[in-house]
Amino acid sequence: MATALECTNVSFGYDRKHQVLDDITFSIDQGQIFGLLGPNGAGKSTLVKILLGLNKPGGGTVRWFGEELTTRARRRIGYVPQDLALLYDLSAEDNVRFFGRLNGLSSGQIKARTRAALDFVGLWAERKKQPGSYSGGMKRRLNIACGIVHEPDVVIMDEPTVGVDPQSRNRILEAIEELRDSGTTIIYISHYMEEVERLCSSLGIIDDGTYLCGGTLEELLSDYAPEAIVNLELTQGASLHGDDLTGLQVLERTDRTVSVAMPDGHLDDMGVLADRLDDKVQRFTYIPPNLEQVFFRLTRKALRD
Ligand SMILES: Nc1ncnc2c1ncn2[C@@H]1O[C@H](COP(=O)(O)OP(=O)(O)OP(=O)(O)O)[C@@H](O)[C@H]1O
Repeated sequence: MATALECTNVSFGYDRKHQVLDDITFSIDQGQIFGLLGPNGAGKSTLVKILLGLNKPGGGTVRWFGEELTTRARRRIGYVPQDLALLYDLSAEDNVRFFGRLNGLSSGQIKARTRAALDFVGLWAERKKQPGSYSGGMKRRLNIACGIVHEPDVVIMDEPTVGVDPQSRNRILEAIEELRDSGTTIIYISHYMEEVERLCSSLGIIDDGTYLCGGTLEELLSDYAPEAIVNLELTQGASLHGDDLTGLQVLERTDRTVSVAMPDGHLDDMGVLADRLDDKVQRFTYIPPNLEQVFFRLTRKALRD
């Protein structure tokens, strides 16, 4: 499969003292949805600015479709920012036209492309309204229309479903799948595990400016979350003794908590464990082998905080 993006040994600091990105290397195949995950402050937005050519990396290279980031290459990229980039004095239609012109569409192309983009997000009938009169979900959809009006080969979407109701969220996710089906490559940044699991065929996780790992969801699950975990939170003043944990694979232990592995098919063991430790444990938490657990094991942080 042809490569859309090659990001090689990219580093960056806003000042000399603090390195925000450290030697980031990954690549993305064309036509897939790649999920970029990381806790708050990990460096995702900074990396996106570099991928868009808005920040110059201190070291390393970014190549889109095998080329350096020239103006021509940049016009193959669409960007849907997390903070809505809309002009509230203009109608929805004029917003889309504006971004189309900004991204190099000619006056001959603009009419049809604007119509196509507004149709795509289901806002053509509402095109004469200003975005201030739109619901949160409609604003998000207009933001997407502005980012894709020039029919880019790749679209970077930063949290495109934040703050929208479930129905609008589903419409947005369906639109993203439709874009992917038409051959567009998508870089998808989100803190919503279920969205990433639904959409993304491969993922990269960054924390503290470092690219921790990447791969398909199946690869990450088998490498970093091969089994469920049960977290035991001890009752105040209680302590566990040797026999209490017999037969269990302890993953991590502190004064007040113990994490044990719960391999596939051993869910019944949870009941046995609960009976055995009933007076010593105030809370049992079951964490299935999912992306949330991969993320937690790698970063020690929750995906959404
Ligand atoms: N303009 C800036 N000047 C100085 N430091 C910055 C600037 N923008 C971001 N940073 C710092 O760079 C680090 C990475 O921030 P960045 O916004 O890239 O993270 P993020 O992963 O996008 O976080 P979030 O999920 O909260 O959006 C943080 O420590 C942040 O404080």
